[in-house]
Amino acid sequence: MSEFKPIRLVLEDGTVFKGKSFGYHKAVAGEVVFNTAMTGYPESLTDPSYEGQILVSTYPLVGNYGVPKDDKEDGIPKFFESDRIHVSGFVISDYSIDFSHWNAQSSLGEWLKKNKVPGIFGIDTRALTKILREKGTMLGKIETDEEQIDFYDPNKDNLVAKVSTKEKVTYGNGKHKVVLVDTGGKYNIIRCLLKRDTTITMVPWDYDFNNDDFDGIMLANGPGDPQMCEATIGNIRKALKGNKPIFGICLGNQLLGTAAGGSTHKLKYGHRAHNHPVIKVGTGTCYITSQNHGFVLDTDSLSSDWEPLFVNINDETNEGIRHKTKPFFSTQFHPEASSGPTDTEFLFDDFVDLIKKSKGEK
Ligand SMILES: NC(=O)CC[C@H](N)C(=O)O
Repeated sequence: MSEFKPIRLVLEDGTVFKGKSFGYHKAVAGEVVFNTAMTGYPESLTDPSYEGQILVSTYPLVGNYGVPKDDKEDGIPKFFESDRIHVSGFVISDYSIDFSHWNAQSSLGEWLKKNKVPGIFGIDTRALTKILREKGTMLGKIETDEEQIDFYDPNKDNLVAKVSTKEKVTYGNGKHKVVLVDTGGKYNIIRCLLKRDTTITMVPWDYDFNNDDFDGIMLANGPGDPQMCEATIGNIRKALKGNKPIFGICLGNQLLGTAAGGSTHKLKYGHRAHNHPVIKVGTGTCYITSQNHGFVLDTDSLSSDWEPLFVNINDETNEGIRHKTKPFFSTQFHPEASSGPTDTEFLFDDFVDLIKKSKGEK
């Protein structure tokens, strides 16, 4: 193992975890968060919602299925959630150098190196996660013997502006015209919409789409504190005066709720997992959902025009809202859920049904 240089994770509270470097050997600082999913590191690492964060995998064995090829379909990568790695660093317990999978092209370490992102293994991720659960998400930095840096709080920056598309991009050639507000959205949102006869116009986070020609509005996920997205919130507020269907996901739920007059706050250590149980309000139906968020909408802060749509069974936090009379709804979890579980993908059908209804087709 002498080929791996020493590298360490330093937490804001002074705790130091010594490990070995298997990615790009450099120092980075950010917010340290953990995800309990057992698979899906190519998807998680390319999820723009992780911008500015150092990701810890609680699942101990990582890298064994390598990293997929960068094949494209419909103008976007088939197996990744954006065009680059967004995590600032990746912290794991046991790195599997050997990998094997039908679509694997490179090792996880090679991919991290290519993207200039540090990886650190040999960490007691159980002990680390216990600290984050007890004390809450905290700032941290990965340091090398050669390079030491200061802590950095990504939530003070407008991360959405950093990751959003800079220009309008069109995908597909379907019947229903959807404007996708790109606050840092995952490509699987595009894939799920394209499967349902849509043409997507993806627009920058601060673009006022209200005078454009479209049938429905998709509000994407994205990084950082939702209150940083003032321009998006203003544009959504205008859209709420109309009747075009709106579907929001994750940051989209927080922005829709804020535009509707609600407030948000930061959770102690967030929801990052493949197995968050949510119940659909007014039914006995529970869904297992994929999640990646640190902030949450305060359901009680919404006006009487709105109602909760889903609630998290673990901690009773908001998991979605809907307007009582207009075709506006959103979820805090990820119905596009790449990588899985796909239990709530039917919500894309619900969105397209609302579009059809609003056009008088149903
Ligand atoms: N995945 C997301 O859209 C995350 C939303 C927001 N950045 C949060 O952490 O709560």
